[in-house]
Amino acid sequence: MPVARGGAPLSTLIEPIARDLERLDARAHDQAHRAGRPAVVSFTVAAEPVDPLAVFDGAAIVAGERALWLAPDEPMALVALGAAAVLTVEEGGERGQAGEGSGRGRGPEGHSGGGPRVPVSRSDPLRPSAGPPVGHGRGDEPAGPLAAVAGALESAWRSLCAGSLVDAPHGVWGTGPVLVGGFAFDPAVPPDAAWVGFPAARFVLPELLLTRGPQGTWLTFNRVVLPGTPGGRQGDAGWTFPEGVRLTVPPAGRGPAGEGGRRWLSLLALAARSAPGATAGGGPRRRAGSGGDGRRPAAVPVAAVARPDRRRWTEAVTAALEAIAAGALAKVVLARRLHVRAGTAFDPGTVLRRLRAEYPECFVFAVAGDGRGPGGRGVFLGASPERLVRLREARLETAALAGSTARGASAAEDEALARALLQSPKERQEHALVVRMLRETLAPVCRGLEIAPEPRLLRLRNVQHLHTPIHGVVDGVMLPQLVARLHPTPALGGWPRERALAFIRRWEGGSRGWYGGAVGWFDHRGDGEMAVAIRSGLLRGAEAWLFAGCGVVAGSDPEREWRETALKLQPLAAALGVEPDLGAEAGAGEAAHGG
Ligand SMILES: C=C(O[C@H]1C=CC=C(C(=O)O)[C@@H]1O)C(=O)O
Repeated sequence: MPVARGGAPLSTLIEPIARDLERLDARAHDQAHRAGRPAVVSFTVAAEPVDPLAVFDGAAIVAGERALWLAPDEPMALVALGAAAVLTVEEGGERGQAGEGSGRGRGPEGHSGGGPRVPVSRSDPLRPSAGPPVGHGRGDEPAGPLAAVAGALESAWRSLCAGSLVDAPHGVWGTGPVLVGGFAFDPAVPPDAAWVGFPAARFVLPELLLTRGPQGTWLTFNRVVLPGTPGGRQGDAGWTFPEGVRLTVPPAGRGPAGEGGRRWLSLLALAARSAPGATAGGGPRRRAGSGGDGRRPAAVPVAAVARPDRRRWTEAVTAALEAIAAGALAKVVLARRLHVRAGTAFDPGTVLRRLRAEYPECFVFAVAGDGRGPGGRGVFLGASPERLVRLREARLETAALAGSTARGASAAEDEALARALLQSPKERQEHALVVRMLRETLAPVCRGLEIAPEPRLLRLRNVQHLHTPIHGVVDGVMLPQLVARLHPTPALGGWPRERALAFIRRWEGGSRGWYGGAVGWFDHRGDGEMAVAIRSGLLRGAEAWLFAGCGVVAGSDPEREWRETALKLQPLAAALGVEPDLGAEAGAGEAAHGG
């Protein structure tokens, strides 16, 4: 495998890269015209190390289109800058119509944002008495809510990559044509105004992708050429795949190639100077307890509104317990959100630095929306401990993560809490349902499925979870197909899946948007990694929406579950520097704010 430690200084790359981009652009134009369909151009070079977070920060000035991915298990970081192209699946069914009526319009770059819609599955309203009793998984659960969306996306990506010119080192994880983005939790639920710009699926092929990993630092330059579109045309150009997936090519992504390359290389050179020798994976790790930027975040006074409020939460958990007692459900994960308004705009870069410093075991991610919506381009970010799926050269990795307790103030208390978690029948059942679903879902497509016989502990700074790693081998499958199969696991939806989703739609009120969906990346071979987008929130200027949920099973108690969600809201609240009373917000003024 190639290793690019200490690759070329960025300043020396600018001219050769600009020349290569122009040469490849010319070839891609030929190819696109001959084939009558879009062509991807992608080439990768080794570069000197640069701090991914400094680059992510700097990108805000150059272009709003940016994303960050910091993986926990190896020093792997991706920063996606600009958009060579964007693949969008707008919502289908009722969600799409609601979107049109909720203020969606022409964005600043003149695109309608509409596009064809992919139908999504939507179940009947929950009827507790309908269907067989739960508890006997038959492995024939209907397709998950992302099946149509992920299927369409994968098929469009395959067809786009079929016309690609790729010059990337073989075997370097996260280089070459890589899409970065995410999926909504449930495309059947109409999105709230806050989620405008975050459709059912949105993935960006960055103009420039920075990859840092054990094999060094790499820069991948991407272009998409459409047949019959000369470079330099004003406004977005588009292409619609037969599956209903929209490909948008912004002017910057297809303009004179040298210009795009120079723009980003200057930014990287600046970032390299501002943070020399920074570690891979998001910059230097600071002492635990610091803000990650060397300071403890100062608490900002905020107006906080919880939704559902405490009374409605208790009603929802009680209804869930009744459905469980009636045999209609075995488990449902209920979530709540906290809407905070600060005096000044939140800075995503600072928040991410803090999350990385405090939660090194987590996937730290940030994905910008499409630029529409209130308060400018939203950024969805978080620090998730939960891998949905990773696929690398046919090897699949996933994990069951469910069952939670707090960390103790002393080592003895911590151990006592951990023991109680491992021995709690309720927590073990909550966890076992996730393991069972993953086994049943993967067994038909996976060889050599290995599932740890007993859960272990995954300890984060503020919370500890039950965790069961799962491995196997799958052939001929791309990552989106696996997302469609696995999402949502009973760690975010429930069991049986369709009934749990119907319960969530009916009781939660409001849309989860991308919370609990899947965020991450995948390449032209279909390899990549997605995290379950929990411990996350949406930032728009001085407003933020924070989300957290918890599994309800027989034996759950509304009050304890409320406190558990408070624990799960805490990491992002602290990183934002806000200190609402997470356990006690009463929801006053909810109607006035619209939460
Ligand atoms: C739904 C969330 O967490 C899930 C993941 C780990 C443990 C969970 C639990 O113990 O309830 C949840 O299933 C969340 O953090 O919003």
